Amino acid sequence: MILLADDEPAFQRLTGAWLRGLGHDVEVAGDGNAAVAAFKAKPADLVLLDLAMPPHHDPAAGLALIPAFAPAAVVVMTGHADHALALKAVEAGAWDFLAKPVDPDMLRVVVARALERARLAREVATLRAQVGAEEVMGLVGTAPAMAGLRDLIRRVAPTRLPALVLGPSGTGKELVARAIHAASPRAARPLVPIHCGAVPAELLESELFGHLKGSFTGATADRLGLIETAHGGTLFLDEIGEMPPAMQVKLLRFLNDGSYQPVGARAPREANVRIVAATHRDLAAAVAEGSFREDLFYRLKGVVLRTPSLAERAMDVPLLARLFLRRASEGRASFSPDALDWLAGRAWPGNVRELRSAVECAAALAIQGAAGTIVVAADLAFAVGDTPSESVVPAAPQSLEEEVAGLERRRIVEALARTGHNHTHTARELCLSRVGLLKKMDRMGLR
Ligand SMILES: Nc1ncnc2c1ncn2[C@@H]1O[C@H](COP(=O)(O)OP(=O)(O)OP(=O)(O)O)[C@@H](O)[C@H]1O
Repeated sequence: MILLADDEPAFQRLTGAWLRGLGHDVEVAGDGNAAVAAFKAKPADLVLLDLAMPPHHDPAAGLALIPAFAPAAVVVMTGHADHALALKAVEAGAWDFLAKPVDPDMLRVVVARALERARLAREVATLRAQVGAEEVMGLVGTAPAMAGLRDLIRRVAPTRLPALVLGPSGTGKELVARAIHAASPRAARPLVPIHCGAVPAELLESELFGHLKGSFTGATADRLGLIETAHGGTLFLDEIGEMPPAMQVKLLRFLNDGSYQPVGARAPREANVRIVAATHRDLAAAVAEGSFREDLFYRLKGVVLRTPSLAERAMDVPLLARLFLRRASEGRASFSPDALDWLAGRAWPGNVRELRSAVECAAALAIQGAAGTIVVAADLAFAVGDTPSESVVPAAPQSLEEEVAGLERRRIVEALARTGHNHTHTARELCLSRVGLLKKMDRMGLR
């Protein structure tokens, strides 16, 4: 929209008609105050501003109005002899100037340039907002629950308090731990993660605290524990709810006085480590049933951060899906509208992790057409196992060659999924040589 601010009725009429004739939407104001009020009520992309208007008829007052029209482009209109004034206007932030009487062709060109600049400025602002909203601290999401989570991370990061991250599986608990570490004064030191459920109970102590040579069969050399590796940094205890009771006691001691004893060592050692723990389990219930120590629970929950399930922040599904697709396809694929509807209309019990896998799998399955790769709802449905592959229908008519390529790709992706990405087994299942399979995968960008 263009705001034409000029007090001469004839000029308003003629210029307004000329601009409307060019297809622009034009609003007219006859003095400075009315122009500012009209702009506030309905911001224009471009303001054509006469500098000597009522009530002051003073070009200096006209110049003072320019900032009131930000972020629109302002083109001032001055008399022929007012070259110095035009320059002052540009210094004050005007985009360009036109001498009166205005030449219609000149007006057309200046208006087109100014509107293009306004369009670009809007695009930059949208992109900036998207980048800001998309990925703050590695955590994508604009839902209020995510904003609250980021705020808490910012506040807790500079402290030494232990943090306990609670939330369903696949909701980004590890990302939160990483964000706390990255925003803390310890960021230059290591963040050391350990999955307490994945390490056999008898090895966990040596893994965390280290051991001395000869302290048990197989201890052929001294070994540093993860606590020592994390010295000055952060130790991330993932799935803390799985920690065996004997280890819980030792961890509590470390949390209480910062000391620990490597397996086989006679004297305790000390390390300066911040603990961030996470679990999807209900730790309070585990305490109540006696499988988790109450004193350790209270020690760990210096600050509790909760990661919301995807159902609690459904508005973030399209944002996350687009991001995962962009990453998976290096920006080469996009969703069809039915795909986005399908994503938004489905429950995601596995949360962000499930959404990410579905998008990545669908991106690999989607058929490359002449217009690029479009992921359609059927690709996603197949990726999550909702439909058999036969019912995956292409979005657009395809050539025989495209259809064959799509089928070949789909068979390979399916077999890879079935064999857990074991190339030898996949090749055997598809009656290909291993090298042949790898070549095809390379060609299809599946590796
Ligand atoms: N807010 C988010 N923004 C971007 N990616 C996310 C977000 N939340 C989760 N993810 C992605 O989802 C996957 C699972 O995240 P993560 O491992 O942090 O979850 P978790 O809650 O620790 O899961 P689990 O309880 O199973 O260990 C990862 O690939 C992660 O990058």
